[in-house]
Amino acid sequence: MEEGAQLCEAARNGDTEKLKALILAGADVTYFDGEGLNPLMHAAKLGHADAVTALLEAGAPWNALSPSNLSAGDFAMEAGHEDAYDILLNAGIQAELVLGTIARREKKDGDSDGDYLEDRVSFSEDKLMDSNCKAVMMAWEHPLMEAHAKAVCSGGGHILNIGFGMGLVDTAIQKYSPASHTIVEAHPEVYQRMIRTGWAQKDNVNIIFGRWQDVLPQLKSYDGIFFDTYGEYYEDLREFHQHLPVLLKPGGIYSFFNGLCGGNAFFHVVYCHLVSLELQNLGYSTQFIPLPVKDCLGDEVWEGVKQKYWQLDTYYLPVCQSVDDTE
Ligand SMILES: C[S@@+](CC[C@H](N)C(=O)[O-])C[C@H]1O[C@@H](n2cnc3c(N)ncnc32)[C@H](O)[C@@H]1O
Repeated sequence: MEEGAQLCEAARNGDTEKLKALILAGADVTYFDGEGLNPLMHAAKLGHADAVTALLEAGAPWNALSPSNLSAGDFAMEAGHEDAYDILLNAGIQAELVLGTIARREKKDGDSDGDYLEDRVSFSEDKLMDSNCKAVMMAWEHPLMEAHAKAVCSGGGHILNIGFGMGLVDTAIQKYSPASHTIVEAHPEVYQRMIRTGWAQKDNVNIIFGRWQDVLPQLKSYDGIFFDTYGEYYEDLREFHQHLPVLLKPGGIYSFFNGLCGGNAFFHVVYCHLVSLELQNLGYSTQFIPLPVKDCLGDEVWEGVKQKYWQLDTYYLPVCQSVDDTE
């Protein structure tokens, strides 16, 4: 039997001594067997926590995927193997923290949404699409946007929304008659549509056209903030969070569209932990409210859309508050 296959077998048997000996002899921990599974997945599937640790310590990637797009963490989660799951979760968080630091060092002047903002978009009743047939915003998110609006408007006062899209969250925010409602939107066509549809005429609405990164000096401080952009990455969201101490008033509520890794259940958990850890370092506590979304997401929803950006049954709506307010 070749070394890779022996590793898989030792992982399945939870034979950590054998695993370590094979690794020491140079066996490849990134090996995939004929079913597309690697040793880490085999160990996770059967809940062999020590074997999971030994493989991770030998450099097995926590985030490798099987042909059905499942990671070792997904296998541990599905089978209810808590110890193996916790070890993989921790490995995922640590790895992403380190990778984030490296990415920030390498990319000091990032402009991740440059292309999208220069391209055409198209509107239909149920979606807003970019020029590559990727969905910028879709109507199925309507109940989620209602819930986000409710959360950020719960204290009344002055509300800020970053990213207008189809105006779902802004329409919901208007129902709470906030003292003021500031909307930042960077796409010229989305902005023109806002103007055409009368948003600039609303008494309490203040529209700021531009990228949030560029219009920060025009922003004040708010009682409720919602963030939902497009064509940006986790690093951009993280960057926005660095401004919360200035943008969010004491007692204020912050929320964001939690589409983080919406195609994989385990990666999503890793990123929910990561974002709440990073918010905690800034002095905010995050509560995730589970909302079932399976019923509003039939296959027909994605017809004509290039990428299913959400494939999970539950949406976790983040509600963030300063730790000082929760004590
Ligand atoms: C997902 S949509 C927002 C959907 C919105 N929450 C709703 O309820 O319809 C994202 C919006 O953010 C805008 N956007 C993208 N990058 C931005 C940036 N850097 N600053 C401000 N707006 C941005 C996009 O043009 C798009 O209209």
